[in-house]
Amino acid sequence: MAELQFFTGTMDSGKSTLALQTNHNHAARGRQGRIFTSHDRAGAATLSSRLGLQHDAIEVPADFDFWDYVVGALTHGARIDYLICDEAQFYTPAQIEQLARIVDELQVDVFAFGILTDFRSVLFPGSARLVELADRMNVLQVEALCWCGKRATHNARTENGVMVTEGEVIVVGDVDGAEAAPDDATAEVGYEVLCRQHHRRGLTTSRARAVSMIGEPLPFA
Ligand SMILES: Nc1ncnc2c1ncn2[C@@H]1O[C@H](COP(=O)(O)OP(=O)(O)O)[C@@H](O)[C@H]1O
Ligand SMILES: Cc1cn([C@H]2C[C@H](O)[C@@H](COP(=O)(O)O)O2)c(=O)[nH]c1=O
Repeated sequence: MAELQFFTGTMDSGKSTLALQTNHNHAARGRQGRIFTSHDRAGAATLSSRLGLQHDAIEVPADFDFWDYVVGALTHGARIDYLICDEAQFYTPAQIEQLARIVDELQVDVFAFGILTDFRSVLFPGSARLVELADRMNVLQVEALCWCGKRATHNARTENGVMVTEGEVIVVGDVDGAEAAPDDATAEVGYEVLCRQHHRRGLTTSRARAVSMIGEPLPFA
């Protein structure tokens, strides 16, 4: 039976690497797949991992129809056994429903990879639909860590190292860059993974470092 599987974890937890490994393992056994992504850091129509691997992919804009694509390909004689879907948090709920229909009615396996929540700790609509529809949900085994050493569970957006809580939901970026100098007007938006407590408190690496340098004694209880 084909399945819709959702692999999730924070940014930098190895999802794109696993997407490429999954494709490699299935292709090595002669299965025919298609690779999709949306807004990858490496540019359009590319699935890239921080380990240095990348692969051509089909870019998924908001008006892309997975059902039409797969049915069209099968009708023209192509064979499709599985789909790899990276950055699935950016897909629309309707696109996730198309993926579920492809699994159920065409018996094509779908492996979707993406983060659950945005920089405000709100579920991405595409990820929410995946949680609702997936046959299996898998949390990445490699733990990304908060600066305090706890497991990172949240994605913070930073400007000059300071966590922000307002802005566009989609801003492509990386976990590097959160260390820019506080007065660097040219610094770009960055991301940092944090544990829930430090995300709630907006305590990023550079803020924690600044606070500890002030050297104020901790208040008595
Ligand atoms: N230089 C490195 N050496 C070993 N592992 C690395 C290195 N750089 C990145 N990684 C691994 O790659 C992971 C990020 O992989 P990636 O697939 O790009 O993550 P995601 O798609 O979840 O954002 C990191 O968690 C880390 O385990
Ligand atoms: C939290 C958050 C992230 N993004 C972007 C930043 C990256 O380009 C991707 C996540 O990619 P990764 O392979 O999982 O590191 O998503 C965003 O647009 N909005 C957000 O709130």
